[in-house]
Amino acid sequence: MEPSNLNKEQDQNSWALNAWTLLSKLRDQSPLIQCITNFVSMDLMANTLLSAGASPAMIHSIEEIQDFTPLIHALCINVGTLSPAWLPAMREAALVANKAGKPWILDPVAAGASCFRLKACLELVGLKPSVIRGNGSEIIALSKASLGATKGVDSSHESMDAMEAAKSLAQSSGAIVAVSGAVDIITDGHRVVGAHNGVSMLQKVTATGCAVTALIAAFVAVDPLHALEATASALSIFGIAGEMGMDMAKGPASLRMHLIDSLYNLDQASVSSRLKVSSL
Ligand SMILES: Nc1ncnc2c1ncn2[C@@H]1O[C@H](COP(=O)(O)OP(=O)(O)OP(=O)(O)O)[C@@H](O)[C@H]1O
Ligand SMILES: Cc1ncsc1CCO
Ligand SMILES: [Mg+2]
Repeated sequence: MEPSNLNKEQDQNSWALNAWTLLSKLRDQSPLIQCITNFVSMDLMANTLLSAGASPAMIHSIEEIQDFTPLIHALCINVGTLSPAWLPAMREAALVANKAGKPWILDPVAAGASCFRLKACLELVGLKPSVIRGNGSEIIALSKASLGATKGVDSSHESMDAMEAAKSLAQSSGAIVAVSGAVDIITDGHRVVGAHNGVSMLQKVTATGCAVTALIAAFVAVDPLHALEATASALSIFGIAGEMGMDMAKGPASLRMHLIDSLYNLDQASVSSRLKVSSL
């Protein structure tokens, strides 16, 4: 084998081993993940976290945050069905998580769809999330701080179109930025890696993006000091579960079911043989 191919294979093996180690840790430790999320995603997000081994809590009332948020292991904030009444709790939870030293992850759903949403997302970015995960259009809108081409919550961009936007947002915010798509891009503003697992049918199951953001929160909860690696691992594991689910599915509805079953049953052999991460 060429030396460069040998290096790539070693890289691949070490990414796969790391992803498996983090999933095993997650299953052992069962981190408590607080989710302040949209009404559409609540069920799939909670079931994704449970099947991966984490413990989800969809607790979003501002009255509960001072008591509850210091006890969590990570927080996921998703603005999907945002209204003004939800924003104070999102702010408060981010501040309490920061104070308690708990990582929090932002999903800026449809950030470029309205001024209200964009302003709210930019304010939340200013509250220092560890990771921001969006689709191409969302990351471009946030990075440029401008309303932009987005088909509501769906992307009108390929993830690769958002590479420079992701780097620039990572540099300006200090967060790890992940862009989902055919290739998921993960960057700290300097290093960029691509996670290649997944199937396009995932776009036909609503809230799979929201669910993978929560899974990122669970992976970061078990390895907070390596948020880039944890994020790439979560996206890879979710993508592999999607591929294995698709082998059994007949369409979006059965993919949803088989995705969750595959995540629950995922073993080391499947992670080692399927995981594909590369430097971009
Ligand atoms: N073309 C594709 N091929 C393979 N996997 C894909 C493709 N597009 C998206 N995915 C995967 O689907 C999942 C959801 O990503 P997507 O970009 O659709 O998120 P999203 O737009 O935020 O979704 P939602 O708002 O419905 O939660 C991710 O795991 C991503 O890797
Ligand atoms: C469809 C939809 N609308 C607001 S949030 C959401 C879930 C996918 O982002
Ligand atoms: Mg989304």
